[in-house]
Amino acid sequence: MKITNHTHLLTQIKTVGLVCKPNDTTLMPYVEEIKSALQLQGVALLIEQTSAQMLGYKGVSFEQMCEESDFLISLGGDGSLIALCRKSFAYHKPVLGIYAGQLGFLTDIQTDEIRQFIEELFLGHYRIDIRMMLEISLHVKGKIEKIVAFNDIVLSRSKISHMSTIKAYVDGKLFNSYYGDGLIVSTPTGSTAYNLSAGGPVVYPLTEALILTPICPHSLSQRPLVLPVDFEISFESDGDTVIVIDGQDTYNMNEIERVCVRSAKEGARLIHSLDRDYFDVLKKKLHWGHV
Ligand SMILES: NC(=O)c1ccc[n+]([C@@H]2O[C@H](COP(=O)([O-])OP(=O)(O)OC[C@H]3O[C@@H](n4cnc5c(N)ncnc54)[C@H](O)[C@@H]3O)[C@@H](O)[C@H]2O)c1
Ligand SMILES: Nc1ncnc2c1ncn2[C@@H]1O[C@H](COP(=O)(O)OP(=O)(O)OP(=O)(O)O)[C@@H](O)[C@H]1O
Repeated sequence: MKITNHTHLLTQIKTVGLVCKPNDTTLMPYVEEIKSALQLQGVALLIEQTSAQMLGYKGVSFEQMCEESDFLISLGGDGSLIALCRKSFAYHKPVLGIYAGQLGFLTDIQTDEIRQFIEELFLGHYRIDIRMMLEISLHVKGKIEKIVAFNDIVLSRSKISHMSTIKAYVDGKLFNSYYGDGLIVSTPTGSTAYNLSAGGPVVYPLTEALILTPICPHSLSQRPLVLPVDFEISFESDGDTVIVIDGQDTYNMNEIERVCVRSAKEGARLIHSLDRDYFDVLKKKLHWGHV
C-alpha cells in the first residue's frame, strides 16, 4: 500500500484533546496556556483523565478524548508523544507534540511558543507529516496479538551473560541469523533513536523503509540493512530473548513462537510548524556535523 507523506490540513477545529507526561505537576502553567490560547479561538479542550487528575482538572476517558477531538496534543517529551501516537492509532487523529521533556527530538513546539503556534495553526500555517509505523504480530499458541510501534521493536538478550540467537525470514525464507546482543527493527522516524546508538543509518523520516540493525553482533560480517516497505519480516528466537516495543512494552519470547513485522497500513500524523527542518533538528539536538 502506498502511504503519502503529507496529508490535508484540518478543515474545522472545534475540540482538542490533551495528554500530559505522567507524574509531572510542573506542566500546570503550560496546560493553562494551551487552554486559554484555544479559548481565544472558540475551541474546547478535553483533558485525558489521568493527566487531569494529576493537575486537578475535570477529565474525560482516553477513548472519549480521541473520539471527540479534531487533533490531540502531547505535552511532555518524546516518550509521551510516542505513547500517544501508539495509543490513539486506531482513531487516526493528528498529534501535536509540545516539548516539555529532556531531548525533544520529535516534539518541535517549545512551551514558550504555545500561544504563537496555536494562533498560526488556526491560520492554516502548519503541516501534517505522515510517519510510517510498524505493525507487529506476536504468534502465541495459535493466537495472534497485534501491536503498533512508532520508533522500533527491539529483540534483545534477556540475560546479561548470554548472547541471543535470532533467525530472520522474509516471506518465510531464512535470510540471516543474528548472534549477539539483539536486533532493532526501526521505522525511519525511529532511526535516530536506538538504531542510531547501535550504528544504524539515519533515514529521512518521510522515507518508507524497514531498517534492521544488529546490536553488538558477534561477527565481522553483520551490517545494518534497509529493506523495502512492503516486505514482511518474521523472527524466531529462544526463551533468552525479550521483545521491547518503543522502549515501553516488554514481552518474553518464551511464550512467543514467531514475531512478524510489517509497515502498518496507516502512519502517525504529526502536526509540525512550517519552519521545522529535519537537518536543523539533527544539528541542534544530536550535534549532526559537529567536529
Ligand atoms: N541505547 C539507546 O540509545 C537506547 C536504549 C533503549 C531505548 N532507546 C530508545 O528509546 C526510545 C523510547 O524513547 P523514550 O523517550 O520513551 O524513552 P527514554 O525516556 O528512555 O529516552 C530515550 C531517548 O531517546 C530520545 N528519542 C526517542 N525517540 C527518538 C527519535 N525517534 N529520534 C531521536 N531521539 C529519540 C528521547 O528523547 C530520549 O532522550 C525507544 O524507541 C528506543 O529507540 C534507546
Ligand atoms: N502515556 C504514557 N504511558 C506510559 N509511559 C509514558 C507515557 N508518557 C511518557 N511515558 C514514559 O515516561 C518517560 C518520560 O516521559 P518523556 O519521554 O515524555 O519525558 P522525558 O524523558 O523527560 O523526555 P524525552 O523523552 O524527550 O527525553 C519515558 O520513558 C516515556 O516512555
